[in-house]
Amino acid sequence: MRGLGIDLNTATAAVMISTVLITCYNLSSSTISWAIDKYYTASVRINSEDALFRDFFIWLAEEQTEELDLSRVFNARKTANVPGDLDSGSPMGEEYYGGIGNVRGKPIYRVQYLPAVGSRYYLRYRGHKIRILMDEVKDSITMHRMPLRKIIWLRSYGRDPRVLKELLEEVLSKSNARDQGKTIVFHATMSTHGMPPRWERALARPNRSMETVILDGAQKELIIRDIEEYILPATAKWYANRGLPYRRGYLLYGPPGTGKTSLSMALAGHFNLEVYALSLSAGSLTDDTLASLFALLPSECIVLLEDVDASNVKRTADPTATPTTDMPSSLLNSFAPSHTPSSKPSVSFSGLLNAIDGAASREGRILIMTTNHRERLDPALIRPGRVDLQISFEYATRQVIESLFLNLYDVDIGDREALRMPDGFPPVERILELAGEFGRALPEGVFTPAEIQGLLLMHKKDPVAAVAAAGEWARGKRGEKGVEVEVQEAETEGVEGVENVNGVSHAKVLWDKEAEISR
Ligand SMILES: Nc1ncnc2c1ncn2[C@@H]1O[C@H](COP(=O)(O)OP(=O)(O)OP(=O)(O)O)[C@@H](O)[C@H]1O
Repeated sequence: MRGLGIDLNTATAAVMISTVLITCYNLSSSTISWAIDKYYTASVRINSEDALFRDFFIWLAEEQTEELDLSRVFNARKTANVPGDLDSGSPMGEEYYGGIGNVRGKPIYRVQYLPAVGSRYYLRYRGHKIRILMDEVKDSITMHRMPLRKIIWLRSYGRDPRVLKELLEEVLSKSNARDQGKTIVFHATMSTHGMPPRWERALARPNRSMETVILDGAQKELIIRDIEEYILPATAKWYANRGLPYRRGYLLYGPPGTGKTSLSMALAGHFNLEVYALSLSAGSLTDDTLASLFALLPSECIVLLEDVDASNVKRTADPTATPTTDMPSSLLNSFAPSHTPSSKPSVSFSGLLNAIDGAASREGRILIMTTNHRERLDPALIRPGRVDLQISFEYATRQVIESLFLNLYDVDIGDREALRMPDGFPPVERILELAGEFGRALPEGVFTPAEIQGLLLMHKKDPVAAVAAAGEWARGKRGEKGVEVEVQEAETEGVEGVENVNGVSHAKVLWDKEAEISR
């Protein structure tokens, strides 16, 4: 060292001092950043189970693309933007109403970039720098069996959390605006990988107008008035004062395709309520899952229990069995797969009743049960208190047939532009006449509204053609339904047919009144 002209002592001292300085620098910078994080930032955490998680992602993906500094690691996904679509590009994979390409044409795809788990990102929001950290954590209590759950940390600099609150308020108001005029449907997700059962947002449908659900008589008004009364704040108080559970239940029953689901959805839109839909035939549904799902319901919503008589779940009461409890025998009936009557039932009848009105069941909700076979239901399930109003759905009467026609072609309801109605589309007065002709061309009490709607949709731009096709269509259905239908060319007895529509003479339909319609 001496030969190099460097004093060994000086060199050693220099190395030591440098080491100390570097260590101090490292320590102080990590201490400073720790101190900044601890004392000079505000943070908010959003869990993936919370609806805000989804809303934040949509907001980020749709509104903040310019402001988000996606460093080097990020997620990319192909997303569809269907013009005028609902939650297009939803990062949570929400379904499209009507299906992509179904009615709206080919979607336009683009790449969407989103934060990846474990990486930090920065966003400029109203002049503030916000750090976004996507992370995965385990629930500490049940760590051994819980899967990783995602969380988002948002952090702003400065002790005031106001900017984070403003950001989340904006996220929420954008989400509310997106959902405006839509009916949100949640589906049950059963326990998977140790995750508890939960409700997951599945669809956002444009509200269905009550006018488009066509029912005979005053049934529609009856249920609307009943719900109107039920949701009044004074009604909740009234129930509480009398010690009554604040719940309301409806049973909609009738053949498939007569409008039970349509009415439920229209009611949800009319009263601005979310729909929580569940099918009792869902494979992994158990008493516990059902109870948990009912306990997770918000206080004001519609619970739609469809097909409560579902074909693969059936009461398997053994008439010879001796009840081992003092419960009514009907409560001991259980639901079990019909093809394996001896197999363990997934949801017992008492489990179902408990979920519906047990102690843990939410108050304030509206329960709508639908069935195609009311006669198969246990009276205990539909007794007053569980079911307060029953609405019968029938095969279409003349009035319903005419209303379905008017609903489709009435220019006040229909969207002439959307359907690109051809020039020369009949005026409203003529549509009214055609509705009468259509109503007379089809027999009453034979076809479901869904079937008639199917016929009308084949001629959605041409009401005259729909009337002209009605007789032939009805005859074609004869085989399917086992209904006796005679189509005659001349004036004859029976239901008056369609004649001279658009200058063409059409067949007349005579329904054999004797023929019993098999239902
Ligand atoms: N009463 C009705 N008024 C208007 N449209 C109806 C009516 N009934 C059925 N439809 C039409 O038929 C289709 C099927 O109706 P929906 O699903 O409501 O029937 P459903 O009775 O719930 O059938 P399922 O018992 O099979 O569930 C929908 O497109 C709906 O618009």
